[in-house]
Amino acid sequence: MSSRKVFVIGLGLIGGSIALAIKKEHPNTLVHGFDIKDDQLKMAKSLGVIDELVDSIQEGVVNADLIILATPVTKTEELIEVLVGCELKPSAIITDVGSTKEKIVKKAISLEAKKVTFIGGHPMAGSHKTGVDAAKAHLFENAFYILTPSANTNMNKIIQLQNWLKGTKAKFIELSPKQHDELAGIISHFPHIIAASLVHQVAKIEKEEPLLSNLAAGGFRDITRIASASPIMWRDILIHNKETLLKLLTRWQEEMELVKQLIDKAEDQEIYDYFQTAKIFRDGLPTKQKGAIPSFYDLYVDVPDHPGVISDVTGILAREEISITNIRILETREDIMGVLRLSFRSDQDRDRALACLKDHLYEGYIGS
Ligand SMILES: NC(=O)c1ccc[n+]([C@@H]2O[C@H](COP(=O)([O-])OP(=O)(O)OC[C@H]3O[C@@H](n4cnc5c(N)ncnc54)[C@H](O)[C@@H]3O)[C@@H](O)[C@H]2O)c1
Ligand SMILES: O=C(O)C(=O)C[C@]1(C(=O)O)C=C[C@@H](O)C=C1
Repeated sequence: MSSRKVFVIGLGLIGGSIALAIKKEHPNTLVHGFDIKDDQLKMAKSLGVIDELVDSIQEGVVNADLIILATPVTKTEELIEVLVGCELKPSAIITDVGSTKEKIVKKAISLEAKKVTFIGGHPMAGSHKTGVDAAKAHLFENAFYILTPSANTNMNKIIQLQNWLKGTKAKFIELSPKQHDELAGIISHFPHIIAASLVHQVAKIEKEEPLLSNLAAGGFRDITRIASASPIMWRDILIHNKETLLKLLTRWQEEMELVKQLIDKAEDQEIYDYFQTAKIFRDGLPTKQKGAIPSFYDLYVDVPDHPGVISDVTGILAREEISITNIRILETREDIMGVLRLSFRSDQDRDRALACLKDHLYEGYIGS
């Protein structure tokens, strides 16, 4: 029996991660890839993310059972038009990974005449990083993976697509494209605008206060991490989800007006309540699943302020073969205990790290 073939268009963070997850779950499948950036394409091949690189979309689609569009969303629309002009296997499934769905699904109606199946998709996890070198097979583990089939989509095709994507270990849910764009607008797209706007505010004020960015500590860095994401990707998302985002901006302006009044009145109970209500909601978000708010499985460890302490902690964990995905020093003032924030891939790794650091007399605690 000949191997089945998957064709991935756009070999960046998401296309690369999906390709790796498919290769893991379906090792006999041949994964072909195409990217307009030659360096990404070649890197994808040398990292083993794809089996074969092709020079064109027309070449890649030949005999493909599954075609995955993993490009910025306005490019995905254009590529659907290109696919309309290609010879496709009639049983082929085409899907995308774009952060918006309405415009893409609408454009994909043009594929109907070709008797292929298009099912819109959006894995709800990612990173501010771009490029195939950041791709990971486990990027979507426990994340929600939204599919937006239409009422006419054959159920078997939805099951087949979920089976292709099984290696992502994501949880599939179905939404309409409209509902998807409204919800993703609230918990993903709009926060990216706020993060970028906070950075702009600091950048503008810094012109008069050059010390400012040196003072930018944990809080500012945490809330603006996502401002380091791809401007191409976010430009496209804002263009696609314009109506939702304009409505959210109006609501946000009303919210800021409320905050302005709270501060102006200096009513201590009301200000306390504002933060307390937000804290309760934020602390109650599910932490054991990945989603629009990723869980990092963080462990905080008190460490004395002396040289060699970080290598001691990392050495203990290395000997136990516990991998750290991130490490950050949160306090480094002279004469006081510092705090290390260690991030792990899973809660099991974090709990093992806590136990073995305790054996070495380090005090650790799990953040809320
Ligand atoms: N980054 C995230 O957190 C995240 C999460 C879920 C979904 N998405 C969606 O996934 C898609 C890809 O994002 P990413 O984070 O992988 O970005 P990325 O920049 O890492 O990768 C995109 C790739 O597409 C390629 N590309 C652009 N135009 C192309 C074209 N016409 N033909 C072939 N290749 C082309 C680029 O060269 C690049 O390598 C976007 O639609 C984004 O909205 C992103
Ligand atoms: O973790 C991040 O850096 C992300 O921004 C990932 C994130 C999000 O949560 O908003 C970004 C866009 C996607 O469409 C899905 C996930």
